[in-house]
Amino acid sequence: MEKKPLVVVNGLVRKDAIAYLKEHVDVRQWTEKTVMPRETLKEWLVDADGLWCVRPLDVDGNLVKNAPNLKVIAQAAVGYDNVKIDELTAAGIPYGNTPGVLNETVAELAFTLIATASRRILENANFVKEGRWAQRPSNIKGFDLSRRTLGIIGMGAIGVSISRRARAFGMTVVYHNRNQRIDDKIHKTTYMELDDLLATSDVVCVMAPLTDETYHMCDEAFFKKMKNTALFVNVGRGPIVDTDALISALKTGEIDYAALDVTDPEPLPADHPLLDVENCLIVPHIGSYTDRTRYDMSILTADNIIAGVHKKPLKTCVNEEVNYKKPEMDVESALEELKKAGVDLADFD
Ligand SMILES: NC(=O)c1ccc[n+]([C@@H]2O[C@H](COP(=O)([O-])OP(=O)(O)OC[C@H]3O[C@@H](n4cnc5c(N)ncnc54)[C@H](O)[C@@H]3O)[C@@H](O)[C@H]2O)c1
Ligand SMILES: O=C(O)[C@H](O)CO
Repeated sequence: MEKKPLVVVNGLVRKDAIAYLKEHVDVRQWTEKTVMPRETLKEWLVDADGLWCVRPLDVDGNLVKNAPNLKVIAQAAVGYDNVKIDELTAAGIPYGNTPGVLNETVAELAFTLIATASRRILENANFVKEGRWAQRPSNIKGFDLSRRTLGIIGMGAIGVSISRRARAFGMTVVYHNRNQRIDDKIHKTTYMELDDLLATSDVVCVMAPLTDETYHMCDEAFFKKMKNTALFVNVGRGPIVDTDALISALKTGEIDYAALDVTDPEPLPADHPLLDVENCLIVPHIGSYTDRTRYDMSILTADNIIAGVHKKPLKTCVNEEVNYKKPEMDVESALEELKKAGVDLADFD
């Protein structure tokens, strides 16, 4: 029997996706609850054809340098700030992420944070739960979203999905990106320079990737440029924000409130000063965390790996320049394929 390709998985992944993967390849998985030691992973990779990468893991040229058969690396996430793409490209290894399948789910979470924070749902619900309904202080007032401005920093696939929700709530949407988009008319959005966005927005939502350029983009000066009444939301990545600067801005009233899905570090230790800040709502990186979407992300990751180990094109590849190409077809075979697909060539001139 022909030997199946070997795929290493360096941590826990949902069981249905592993079962699906095992229909196509052999799997060697680290199933301990501890993080797999990097040196052990490097030893496992010596024989591997593919790697399903599970965070925390820094993926770089050094990790794969003794992995002569490695043909693909993939991760169930759209963000790839833990991966040195250039070094994988230099090693000729395509890297697959999971764009698209999570857009609506992450946008739902981002907008849930905005709506929850704007009406101080958490604080109000706590008074009721603690039997102190009548003692609720009058200063825990919410604010309307309608007729307010949402500023999105990082207006990509998820940003656009957030903007649709905001417009349905009657908000005006402005955004800042590396470049102005060409579809502003369709999305009814307006491009702004960063400083103008910060001065204009009642809600600022970060949805950018973590890069050298965005690391600590939200620093002391950034928060000073925001309105004192503004809400700050981060669903992008924790280190885009200088956490000390955020804590200070919240405590001094430079900004009114923050709602975070991502933090720096993750997870936050129990004694982290951010947890003592009253006007800050934090959830534990659950942006894409619904059963259906995590399933879709895992199956897309498995499909990328199955394709890669067979040197077939990954469906979603970050470094397309080293993605596998579809084999070129001669005219005869192409006509045969069309016939099989039921295309009647007589319909064409
Ligand atoms: N919290 C979560 O669970 C969660 C889920 C999905 C994605 N994310 C994060 O969100 C990011 C965006 O995801 P996406 O699918 O929308 O990606 P995307 O590539 O479609 O969009 C990213 C956008 O950010 C813009 N951008 C890049 N650098 C910028 C900069 N310096 N200033 C302003 N804009 C900049 C890009 O131009 C692009 O339009 C991911 O990289 C990931 O880090 C988080
Ligand atoms: O980047 C992503 O897809 C999310 O943060 C999930 O990890």
